[in-house]
Amino acid sequence: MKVTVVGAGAVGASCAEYIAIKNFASEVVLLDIKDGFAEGKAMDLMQTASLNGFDTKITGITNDYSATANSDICVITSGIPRKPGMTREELIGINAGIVKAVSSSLVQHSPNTILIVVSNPMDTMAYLAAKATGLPKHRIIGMGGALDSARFKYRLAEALGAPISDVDGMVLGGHSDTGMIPLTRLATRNSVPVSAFLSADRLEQVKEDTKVGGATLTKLLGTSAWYAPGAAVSSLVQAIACDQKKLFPCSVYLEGEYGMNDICIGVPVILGKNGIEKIVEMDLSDAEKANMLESAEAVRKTNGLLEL
Ligand SMILES: NC(=O)c1ccc[n+]([C@@H]2O[C@H](COP(=O)([O-])OP(=O)(O)OC[C@H]3O[C@@H](n4cnc5c(N)ncnc54)[C@H](O)[C@@H]3O)[C@@H](O)[C@H]2O)c1
Ligand SMILES: O=C(O)C[C@H](O)C(=O)O
Repeated sequence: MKVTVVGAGAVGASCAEYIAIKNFASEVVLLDIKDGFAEGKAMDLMQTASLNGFDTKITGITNDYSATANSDICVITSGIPRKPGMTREELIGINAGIVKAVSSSLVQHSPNTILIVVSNPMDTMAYLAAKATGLPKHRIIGMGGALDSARFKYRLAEALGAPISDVDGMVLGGHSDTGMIPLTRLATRNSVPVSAFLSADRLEQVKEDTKVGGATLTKLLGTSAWYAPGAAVSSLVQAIACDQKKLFPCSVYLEGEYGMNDICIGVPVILGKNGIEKIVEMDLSDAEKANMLESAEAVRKTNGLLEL
């Protein structure tokens, strides 16, 4: 199993590290445009192999896509992160050009690859990668919902005073400060609805804290987060590489599902060796459906800025 990660920055390196530590891939290629940077990150990570007990071989390369040839899975993390006070959407001017060029180069060298898009604004970048590469829809996956759901579970556990392993919950919709839809109605603590423990006001607070999860970390760190994003990407990569058939919310190209067309947005999917094996259609409440449409409208507005 060969995995390429483009962008050896904070998220790319974290993702490579988690993939290696989980020890399911034979090879990870890190590629970056900055001279020597990916090589340095790969060497540093390889020097943790005997300490962390993994056999995955990590190599680094400066902008030479021949080294990525025949990758089973490619992850795109290249592009700029936001600074405090910015939205993810403001990154489109620089990141669209990067994602378009990178996705085309990757697919040129690995025509059968499954592409995971991480760069922001992620739903629009996944849509752009789908259009730029022409890959079938089951092989283009935007990562956002897996991270947002992890943050939702963190906030739920905090409010409940419960261990995170007790908590289940999911976030649908666009990966943006206003577009995320944490499904509080369906969240549970060991099968008991969380509303049995938390007031409507407290649940509303959990929802709001989840939606601004990325912005909160960006304010604290001065740049956006990387540990949970890297871990989330590695979980998607593992689900595909190990054919786990796990369910994650991912940003995927819709053709009629959830009543939407020609958009990438977060919905539940089953991930296995073929990439997206199924888009799962949930029975949403009227309010959740309205939230999805509103979220999609915002993603479409950002998509409208693309030069396709
Ligand atoms: N989808 C998500 O949930 C999620 C989570 C976290 C971060 N992100 C996004 O991921 C992106 C990366 O974030 P980061 O914190 O790792 O940033 P970073 O600046 O640490 O790393 C980005 C790397 O991309 C490289 N790069 C730039 N242009 C390139 C190109 N054309 N080819 C190859 N490499 C190139 C840079 O040299 C840099 O090393 C940002 O857009 C950020 O917003 C998304
Ligand atoms: O918040 C960001 O800009 C980065 C990422 O999308 C995140 O949610 O951590």
